[in-house]
Amino acid sequence: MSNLQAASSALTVARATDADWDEIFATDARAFLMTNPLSSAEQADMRGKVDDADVVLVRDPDGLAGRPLVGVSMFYRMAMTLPGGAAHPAAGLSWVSVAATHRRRGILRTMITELFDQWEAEDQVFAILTASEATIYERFGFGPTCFAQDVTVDLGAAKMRHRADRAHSPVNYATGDEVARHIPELHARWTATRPGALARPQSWWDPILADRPSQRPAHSSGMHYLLHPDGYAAYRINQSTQPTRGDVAEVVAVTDEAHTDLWRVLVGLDLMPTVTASIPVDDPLAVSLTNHRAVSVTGVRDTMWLRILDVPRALGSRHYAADLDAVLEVTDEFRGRGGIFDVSIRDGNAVVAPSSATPTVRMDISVLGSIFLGGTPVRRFAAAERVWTDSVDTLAALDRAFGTDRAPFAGTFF
Ligand SMILES: CC(=O)SCCNC(=O)CCNC(=O)[C@H](O)C(C)(C)COP(=O)(O)OP(=O)(O)OC[C@H]1O[C@@H](n2cnc3c(N)ncnc32)[C@H](O)[C@@H]1OP(=O)(O)O
Repeated sequence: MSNLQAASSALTVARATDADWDEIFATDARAFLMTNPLSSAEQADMRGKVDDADVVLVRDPDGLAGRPLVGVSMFYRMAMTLPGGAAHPAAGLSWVSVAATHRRRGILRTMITELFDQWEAEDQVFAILTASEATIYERFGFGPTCFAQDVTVDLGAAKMRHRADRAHSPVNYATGDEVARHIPELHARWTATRPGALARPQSWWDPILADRPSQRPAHSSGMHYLLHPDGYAAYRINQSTQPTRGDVAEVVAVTDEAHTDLWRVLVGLDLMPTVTASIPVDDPLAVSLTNHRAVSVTGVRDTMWLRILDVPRALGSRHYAADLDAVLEVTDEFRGRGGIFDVSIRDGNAVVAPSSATPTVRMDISVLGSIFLGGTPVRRFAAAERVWTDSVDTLAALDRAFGTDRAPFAGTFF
């Protein structure tokens, strides 16, 4: 246990124990505006995904009765696909909350500092999160790295282009047994195809497959699964609107054929005018249809933020699209983990070493997080004056090297 420096009273910081969890659930339920407490099954689901030693708690010894819990943060030990297809460990920061009575006193900053100390001691290379608000995490070096587009598909207008060779698609509704047997394995195959994709261990699948009514959106059915040899789709019927709507939870397609075949079934759903979905920004759905206007994009959201914890190891871990020679200066106000690095990329692989040369490229570590998976072109940050290069040729080379064939997509909220 250590004293919390930044706050006015003698708050304490500690790691969770068994005895803390009732209060953790109550504190988080309040902070995240839940209307009902988590059931014991949902509490077990959550605890099955995190180690107590990875949960940071802040208590106020000056509470009227006892030492109330006023801050909670935790991280999951996750794996994220990098450009090139390899999965890499990442610390997934989550369930960050500070009691409304104790906000803006530095408790979040203290908890994050404590977790960064741990991650750096463990030699972690990446931290990731899904952000409740866009203005909180850049100061800690995180940048938005994965995006999703929310779409509404007008089923009256949507028709897949005819494929005479695939008149009978190999898609079926999956039984409960088939879901448990095939869906996790298909998802694992899919993660290798997308930068940013997050792996789901069994402890993540158990609650998903349990599909507890208390975890469903209001007025929504249980999950229907469509199974293809190379993918699956999951959707619910949503009766919170009239007329009834279909909500596609995910379309996980390992091949282009699976994407087409699964969407052919989804756009053929009868007795409702629309389905909604949240899909990659480069998803081919619109151009798969005879009428591309049947797909309306209703929003684009950041779905995952990335913080590089170790610049040379991070740069050395992904595959690149083009050669590059640059002297990269990275600034990191929060942790001082930046510096100047010689970056030489040949045949997709980077060799990175500390350098004393004059930089040819300069950016903040949060921008490096944003461009790292290829989701936002380097050029866009240069145009916003958030990447500096010594020449247009350096910028063009950087842009080519960091680009990816497929837009990153996390696929899992945490
Ligand atoms: C990964 C996740 O879990 S995302 C979920 C985040 N949690 C929530 O949204 C739940 C509701 N909100 C809260 O619990 C709190 O308001 C928190 C966790 C967002 C902030 O906690 P606090 O202890 O008040 O933050 P703290 O005082 O440490 O502020 C740290 C910095 O972030 C800034 N900050 C804090 N909250 C916000 C905000 N909502 N918007 C913009 N900036 C913010 C502060 O100004 C401060 O800046 P500075 O240190 O550069 O001067």
